[in-house]
Amino acid sequence: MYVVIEGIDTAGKSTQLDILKNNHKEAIFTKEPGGTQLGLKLREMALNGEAKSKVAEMFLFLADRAEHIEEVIKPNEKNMIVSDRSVISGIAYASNLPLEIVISLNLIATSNTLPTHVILLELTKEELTKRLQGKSNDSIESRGIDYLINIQNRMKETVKMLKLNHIFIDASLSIKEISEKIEDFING
Ligand SMILES: Nc1ncnc2c1ncn2[C@@H]1O[C@H](COP(=O)(O)OP(=O)(O)OP(=O)(O)O)[C@@H](O)[C@H]1O
Ligand SMILES: Cc1cn([C@H]2C[C@H](O)[C@@H](COP(=O)(O)O)O2)c(=O)[nH]c1=O
Repeated sequence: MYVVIEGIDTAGKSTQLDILKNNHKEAIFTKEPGGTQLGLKLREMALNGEAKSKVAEMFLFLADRAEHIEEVIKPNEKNMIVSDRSVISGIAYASNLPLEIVISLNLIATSNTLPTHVILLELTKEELTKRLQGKSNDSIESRGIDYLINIQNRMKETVKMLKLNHIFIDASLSIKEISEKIEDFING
């Protein structure tokens, strides 16, 4: 089982991952970007805003993803894997290119290994505004509210285009309500 928690910045992924870690001691927890040794270096390069070209930035994330699939996902396919972000973020955040092209590049990076369970935490514009004000923003978060809402729409579109087994959850529900929905989905 390859479960991924998706959502734009501040959607509540880390909060739910902490609960899952407590409830699923047997699972392997991982993340993109930065789930491997090489990925840690790529994450730093991708998030420090050094890449002036959006295409260069996307290839950093794609390199991270290819390494993560080979080193973490494929060797553990028989285990329960839970990942903070995935190919869905990869496709959605590369918003300067059409979805079809980015999907093709990502299917090369993943060698067609896709999540079996997608949990997408969905924020309203109002809630996103509130949550971003409560933290210091990295180079991607600094692109603003409308940018992130557009990414969230692309995430939903990507999940549907790839026909992935999914649940979209209102991220404004209480932490407990969300975690119960996640458990039901995983166990269902
Ligand atoms: N259901 C919820 N209701 C209200 N606030 C929440 C909820 N879930 C998380 N939060 C709060 O929202 C903020 C962002 O949560 P969290 O760090 O879990 O998000 P994230 O998706 O991991 O963010 P990022 O992608 O930026 O790392 C935190 O202050 C957290 O306490
Ligand atoms: C996988 C992936 C991520 N991003 C963006 C999304 C976030 O702004 C950061 C990752 O930060 P987090 O604290 O680990 O959530 O990177 C992206 O632009 N492209 C991608 O493929």
